[in-house]
Amino acid sequence: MPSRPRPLVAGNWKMNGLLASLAELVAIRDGVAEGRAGEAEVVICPPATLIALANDVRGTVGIGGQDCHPALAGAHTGDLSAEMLADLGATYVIVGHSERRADHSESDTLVRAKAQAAWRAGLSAIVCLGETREQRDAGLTIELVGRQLQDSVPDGATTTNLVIAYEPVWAIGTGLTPTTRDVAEVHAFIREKLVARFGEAGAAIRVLYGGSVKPDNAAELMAVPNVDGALVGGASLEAKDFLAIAGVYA
Ligand SMILES: O=C[C@H](O)COP(=O)(O)O
Repeated sequence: MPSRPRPLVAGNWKMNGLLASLAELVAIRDGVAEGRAGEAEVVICPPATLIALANDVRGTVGIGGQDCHPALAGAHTGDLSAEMLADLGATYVIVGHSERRADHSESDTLVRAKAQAAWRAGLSAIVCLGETREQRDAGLTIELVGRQLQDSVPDGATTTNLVIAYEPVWAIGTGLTPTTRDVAEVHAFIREKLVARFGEAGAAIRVLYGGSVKPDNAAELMAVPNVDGALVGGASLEAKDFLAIAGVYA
């Protein structure tokens, strides 16, 4: 059996962050250098406007994009290719975040193409999955997550090119979280599917939990079996809170 994967704590700044926000990244970098994230790998996904500057000050903190277009280049006004993100120093890119799926009608097929683009550019894809409140209430969570996992993740996943983030849509930015039992159920299901599809790699591909992860609930959530870290939104905007979350692994 492969050893337990190195935990990953990733911050998604979403559409937040001006030049002055780089001070938070510098504080995160310094905290990580002091060992405050322990064994965890730490990544920040700032808005694309800050990636190049973030890369200049990141230290050992990895930098990721929040989305990419499937194509290498071309007439796609406003979009960014995975190669452009890599060119600026990113090593990760989030694809299929529920806000992209909702705001831009992104399908599993498109998310899969974006993950493939990430791999083409040498990036690791953080593929997001998760049910809405209505889907959970209707008992459709496992079915939905299974379909998203099957259809959004390309063949050929490895421990280095793929991270899964389970993010119940209703938990994002709401202060609500599923019970640890519910998190355990979904993560165990994702693990089972990853192993069935990718074999030994599937046992070690990291599966993050995301959705209202805060300093006061991080330890409980990160202790759930098959939870290999967190994808943090709001609480990643302040170094103090983000380091407190990553500090679970110290
Ligand atoms: O990508 C991050 C997630 O959407 C979680 O956001 P949140 O921590 O603000 O709930």
